Amino acid sequence: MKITQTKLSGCFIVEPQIFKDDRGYFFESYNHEKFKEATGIDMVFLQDNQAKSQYGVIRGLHLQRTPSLQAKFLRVLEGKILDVAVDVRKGSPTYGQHVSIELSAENNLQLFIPHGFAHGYSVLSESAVVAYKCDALYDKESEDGINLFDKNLNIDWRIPMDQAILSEKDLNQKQFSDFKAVEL
Ligand SMILES: Cc1cn([C@H]2C[C@H](O)[C@@H](COP(=O)(O)OP(=O)(O)O[C@H]3O[C@@H](C)C(=O)[C@@H](O)[C@H]3O)O2)c(=O)[nH]c1=O
Repeated sequence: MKITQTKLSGCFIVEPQIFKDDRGYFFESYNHEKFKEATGIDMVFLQDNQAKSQYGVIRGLHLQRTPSLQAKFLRVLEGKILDVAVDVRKGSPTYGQHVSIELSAENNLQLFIPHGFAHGYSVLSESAVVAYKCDALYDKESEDGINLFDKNLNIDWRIPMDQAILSEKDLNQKQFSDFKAVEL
């Protein structure tokens, strides 16, 4: 398992070690001790999610606030996505900046997103199945979001506007200028 710090502190790219043989392959998609050793984070995940989407779907930008701050650990089981994490931690020197990375069933890369980040992804393949672990349970009352196309965030989702598919909720997310930074 190779763990690389992104330009945003606490946000890591994880590349599992893949063992290939005549039968196919094997890899550890998560190992608590190795993750802790490499990052210093003693993560306890409480919920696993899975979502399938067709090409052009963009989900986000989502987060949960206190008392249900949510770290996420993502991977793609089928297809390819562009995964995006935006730093919205109050007082962070990289506030408003984002990282975006292609995660796919081919590259098997994973993204760890810590507390205080807004998260979203676009589907670049015909369809994609995304799986992720969370360290807090779903809490509708703590949910917040930011408009995916906010000019100040300047995220390139790599989907033509006329092919983007968003939920009703995400079509109505607030602008970044109206968003309150997250206190950890
Ligand atoms: C996120 C979530 C949703 N739901 C329900 C609520 C709703 O009826 C249905 C679909 O919810 P949403 O439209 O919010 O699903 P979606 O837009 O896929 O939401 C997800 O987006 C990505 C980008 C994230 O980062 C996740 O944390 C999550 O917010 O599933 C749960 O029961 N548990 C959950 O943990």
